[in-house]
Amino acid sequence: MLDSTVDHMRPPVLEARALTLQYSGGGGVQAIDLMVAEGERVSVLGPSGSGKTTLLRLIAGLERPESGEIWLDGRSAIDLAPRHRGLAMVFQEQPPYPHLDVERNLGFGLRARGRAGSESRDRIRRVAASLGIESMLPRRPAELSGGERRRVVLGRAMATSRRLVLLDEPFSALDPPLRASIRSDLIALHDRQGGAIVLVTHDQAEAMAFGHRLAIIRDGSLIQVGAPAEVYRRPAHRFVAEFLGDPGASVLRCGIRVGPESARIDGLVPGASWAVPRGVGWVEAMAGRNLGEVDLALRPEQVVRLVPDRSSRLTEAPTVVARVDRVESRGPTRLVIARFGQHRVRFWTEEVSGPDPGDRVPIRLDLQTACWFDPVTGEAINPSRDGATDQG
Ligand SMILES: Nc1ncnc2c1ncn2[C@@H]1O[C@H](COP(=O)(O)OP(=O)(O)OP(=O)(O)O)[C@@H](O)[C@H]1O
Repeated sequence: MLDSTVDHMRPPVLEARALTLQYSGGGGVQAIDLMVAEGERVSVLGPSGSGKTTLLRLIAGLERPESGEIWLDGRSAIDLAPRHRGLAMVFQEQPPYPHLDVERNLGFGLRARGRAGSESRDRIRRVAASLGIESMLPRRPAELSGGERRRVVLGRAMATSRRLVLLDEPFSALDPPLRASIRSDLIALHDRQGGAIVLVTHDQAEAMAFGHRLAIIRDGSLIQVGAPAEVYRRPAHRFVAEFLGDPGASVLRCGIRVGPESARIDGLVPGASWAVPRGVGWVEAMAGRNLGEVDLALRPEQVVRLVPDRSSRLTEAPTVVARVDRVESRGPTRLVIARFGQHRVRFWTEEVSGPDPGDRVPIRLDLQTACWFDPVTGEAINPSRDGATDQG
């Protein structure tokens, strides 16, 4: 698992080591290592059933792992009951306590931990002000909107723990503008307050906007952890390339022959083989691996429709003629789904009219920034990790 971006300078709030829990019917998590530092937010992303909630429940102490360790602020927490772990968790659609006013809701966790008095009251007021619910402190949840109720539940978690807050799909029932507004208030509060937050979400844009790092989980295993831009640009595994992004990358299987002078990519450009000189980073990374085939992942922005006024800026990259299958509107841009040879690619167009289904359009494949994967293991063939010069 690739994690090049852990900040070793800040003390870890949470360290999960080789955390494993297998449910008898399948599912669970395997050998998860995750470190979250002071001041950090980590977003956990993965398909449904991949083990995201299980991971949070293990950290919270609501499930006991079969093996592995959990360290909180440098102390082993594996034998601690949930209420002694000093953390707070918010579940999907968890309501505030209906019989308590907002102030008591916010202070509930503090009181449960025997913390009352003026310091707690100050903390409640600060959290309420940060989340825009200060004027609602005397109200009951029944007198609040859905968004305000969410703010109360999140505020309670933030008031309860200044060390670690675990959030499981906390914004999922809200409409996009409200989600964004509560999310940015929560980020501002966390930046002021410190501690660490782990967020589980299905919303990729939200995960990227919220987390300093993304943790991508599949079938109970962490596949990659890193800064959002790093994970997007340099996926460690073909799964990450296809999963991350809206839409994700298209994967094109090609043949490869690396010779002394050049590498030949077969089956990419229909009826031709594409030659790339030796010395280019990704070619060198493939040399010596004895791969007969390779998977090329192309994000929509790495496929460029060629229009006459752009042709003068062409670089040396494969150009092909693709046939348009479908065009989807995405507000200011449109997504074109097109085929050439055995491949299907997606790319953006900002043109208001055309192309239309059935049109044949020339496109350029930007191999300079594309990613390559071992077709058997799915792992990235990464020039820098393989020690080759990164020219390509
Ligand atoms: N208590 C349990 N007993 C048995 N199996 C469970 C239990 N909890 C979860 N599972 C199984 O473990 C797998 C992971 O579940 P989990 O809820 O962690 O996934 P998730 O990634 O949070 O999914 P979603 O995004 O749909 O909420 C699933 O296959 C689920 O059916």
